[in-house]
Amino acid sequence: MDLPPLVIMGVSGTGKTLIGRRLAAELGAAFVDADDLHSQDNKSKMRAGVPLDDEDRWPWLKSVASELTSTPPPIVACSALRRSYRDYLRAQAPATFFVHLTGNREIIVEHLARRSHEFMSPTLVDSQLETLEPLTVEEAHFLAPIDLSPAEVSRYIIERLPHTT
Ligand SMILES: Nc1ncnc2c1ncn2[C@@H]1O[C@H](COP(=O)(O)OP(=O)(O)OP(=O)(O)O)[C@@H](O)[C@H]1O
Ligand SMILES: O=C(O)[C@H](O)[C@@H](O)[C@H](O)[C@H](O)CO
Repeated sequence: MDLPPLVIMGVSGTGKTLIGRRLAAELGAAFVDADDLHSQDNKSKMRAGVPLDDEDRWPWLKSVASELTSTPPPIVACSALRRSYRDYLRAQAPATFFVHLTGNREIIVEHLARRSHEFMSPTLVDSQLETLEPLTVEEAHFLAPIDLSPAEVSRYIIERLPHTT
């Protein structure tokens, strides 16, 4: 099936990496983790529990956009928290479709407590939730619940993905 460029988005701990990687394997698409595109300065900041600001995020979003324009279109795990960030990604890769992994704070905190991460501090969850701007009808998207097993989340998404063939 031919897919548009996909952004698996949401706050830290929602499962972007796990679910994005799984979807890519199931759909035969390339997977890009935006975590791998951060500068060392950004990583150090997050490791110290300091939220990134717009200035930190713009160069990173530029790298994310460049990945999104690859052929064939990849599946990209990226927080994409603010509308302005998503508008920029869509301006660069206009067919971009967003899947927003959504769940309550409790589940997210539980996920974060169970994992270890190269640089993301679990203390950043509240700043992530405050920064998040919900998707609007102008953005091609759907929400996917995370209170399911990883296999069920992937299935939920695959059943709803837009495709061109
Ligand atoms: N549906 C799920 N059920 C159970 N565990 C999950 C689920 N989704 C993710 N997890 C687990 O929660 C933790 C966080 O997932 P993951 O690293 O994929 O999140 P993320 O959104 O990429 O986070 P970050 O943005 O901080 O990198 C991992 O340990 C992952 O295995
Ligand atoms: O936008 C941001 O604040 C950051 O980029 C984070 O969201 C990280 O990329 C990621 O979620 C942690 O691994």
